[in-house]
Amino acid sequence: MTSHPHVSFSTPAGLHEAYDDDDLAPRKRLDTDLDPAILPQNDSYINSVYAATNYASYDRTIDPYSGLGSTHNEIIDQSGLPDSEKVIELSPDERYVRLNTLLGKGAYKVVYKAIDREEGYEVAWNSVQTMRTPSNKELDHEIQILKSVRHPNIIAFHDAWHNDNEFVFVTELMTSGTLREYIRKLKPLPNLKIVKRWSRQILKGLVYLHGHNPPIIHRDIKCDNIFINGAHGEVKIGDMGTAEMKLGKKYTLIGTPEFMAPEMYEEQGYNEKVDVYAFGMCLLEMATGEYPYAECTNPAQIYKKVSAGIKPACLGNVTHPEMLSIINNCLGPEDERMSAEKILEHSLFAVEPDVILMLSDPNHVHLTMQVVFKGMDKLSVKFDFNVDTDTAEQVVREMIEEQVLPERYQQHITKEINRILRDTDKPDEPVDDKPSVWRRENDIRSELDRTRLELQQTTEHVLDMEAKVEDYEARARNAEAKYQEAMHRLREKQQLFQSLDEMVSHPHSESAVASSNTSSPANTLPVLPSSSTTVEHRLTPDSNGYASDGSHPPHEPPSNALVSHLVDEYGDDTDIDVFVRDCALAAHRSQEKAQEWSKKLQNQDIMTVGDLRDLHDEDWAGIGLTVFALRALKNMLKGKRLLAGQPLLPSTGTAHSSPATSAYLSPSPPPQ
Ligand SMILES: Nc1ncnc2c1ncn2[C@@H]1O[C@H](COP(=O)(O)OP(=O)(O)OP(=O)(O)O)[C@@H](O)[C@H]1O
Repeated sequence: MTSHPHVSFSTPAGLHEAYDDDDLAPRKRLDTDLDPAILPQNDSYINSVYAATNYASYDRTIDPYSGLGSTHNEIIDQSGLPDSEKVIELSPDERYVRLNTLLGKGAYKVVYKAIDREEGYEVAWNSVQTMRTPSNKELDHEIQILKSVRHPNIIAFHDAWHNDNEFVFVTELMTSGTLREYIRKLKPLPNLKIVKRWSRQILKGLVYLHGHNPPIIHRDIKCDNIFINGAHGEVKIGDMGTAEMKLGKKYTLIGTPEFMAPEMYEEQGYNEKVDVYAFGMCLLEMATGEYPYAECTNPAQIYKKVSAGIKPACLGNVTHPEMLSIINNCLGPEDERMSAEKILEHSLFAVEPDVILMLSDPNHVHLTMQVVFKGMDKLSVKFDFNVDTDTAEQVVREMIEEQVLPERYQQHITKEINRILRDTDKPDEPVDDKPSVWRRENDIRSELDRTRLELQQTTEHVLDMEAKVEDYEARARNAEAKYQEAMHRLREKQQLFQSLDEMVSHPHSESAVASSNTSSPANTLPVLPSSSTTVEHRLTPDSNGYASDGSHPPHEPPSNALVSHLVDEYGDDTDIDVFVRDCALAAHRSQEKAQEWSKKLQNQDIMTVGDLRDLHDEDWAGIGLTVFALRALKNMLKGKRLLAGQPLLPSTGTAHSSPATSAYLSPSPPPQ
């Protein structure tokens, strides 16, 4: 039961008040307990409360394990069962049955014991009254988050559903209540070792949550929301309902005033460090047994202190210097606050090793012991101990000298060995029955369970990664095949251009003829009738740009007009624009294309024909022009210029005059 108010803008205030009395009233008392003054004056709301009341009190009698009677509401005799074992409610899919055992109630939820009939274990049935039915989208989002969270130090989420005005979710059942209740049980205070062990587990849970991308912020860490399984000393973070993926900064004010970092009040946005602040308050409560800001009587007073940077009064009761420094850091400014991971690495939380007795002869003289380092460094050191000749101090000193043990544990391990010696000294008591050894075995077993779970999670992760890698490999192979194919096609095209070039330059050479007969685009080209080292003007284009013999009807591309024309060389100082424009014209490319080529050349500081001539072979590739454009430019430069039936347009060159406009005979060039 939480006696301190819970600020939540998403929870109906009336319901807080309703649950804030100490009587653990079942839901059916809602209608009578609620103060009408704090209820919304709305008939439909009041009706829905009544509906919920009736629903809850409706006696759907079901056998907890068999579910008999569940589908047709037939009343079966439960008189043999104790009241607490009676079944009150069934989940929509009939997997979970709620028993008549109230585990507790908080500011906005009531928690009952339930049974998972599929797995056969007990679970916690959390019932939250809502003013409105959450949309499926909202619910799916929250459920998605909760289901994705799996860690030994976080209460497992199993299932969720909603009825009218009620949201139910089923979680792992914790047997020993909250950390807050437990602290009070360990009067006067839990010792340092226990505080460290609890803290380590809370921090591990936080490191896990904050390690998500984006981080999951719990937003309501406090000792009331941390639960204990007393038998194994296991600690788990619960009440994940308020956690939310951090997408940038959050602006929702939600939490418990005493545990809320100043930036949460400011509404300027906050990040996962608010959980570290709240952890600092938990540490303070564990170390002092006092609720932080107990000196304040209302949230407004707390807010005033927090925003003025005034720390809780009980901080003055923390005597352990390292503990004090960590708490101060947690409660300090956000940018100086350590991450949960950093705090976990702090020497205060370094795991103290356990010493266990493994073997003993019947006389308890020859003992075999083992130092077990839990947590991060899973080391263990096994050693023999002769009760008649050895002492704990001397054996530990030797192990430190031999660097088998770190020196900082000298005192602790010596103490532990002496404890075992004292225990074994007691005759007639079988070693196995000793509570301390039993406790350690349990510790190890639960550590083993945790490690198994971690291993399973890691294995799943590795399998997942392997599947992804295989997928990437397949994609890479596919891309490689496509690349090879493209290269092959490119090479074919280059060869084709080469042979066409050759055919144009040496029209009667065998290779040119051969290639012209084998390459499909070239097959359409007539073989030049005579060879000439100088280029001959075979056909003169008419005013329409077509050969004067009329062999090319106007709809045929002029490139097929076999007209050659020798033109003057371009001077080195010819403007590159002029040269390129001519070149494009000769290659039947538009002036826009010419400008594009020109721009690319000028980007490489090629401003004149001379600059172009100075280029080395390897520089050409870096210009960023297509193979076709490069070839056109190179051929033009080498003087392989032929008129191609294109109308002779006057050169527009001004600064540097262009030679008579020339054309490059293009073999059906690919589209640019
Ligand atoms: N998983 C669980 N196993 C056992 N008991 C539980 C579990 N969850 C909650 N409880 C019990 O129910 C009580 C109410 O739960 P809880 O404090 O989470 O409610 P709440 O409405 O979220 O309150 P608050 O927001 O003030 O923390 C707890 O104090 C605890 O005794």
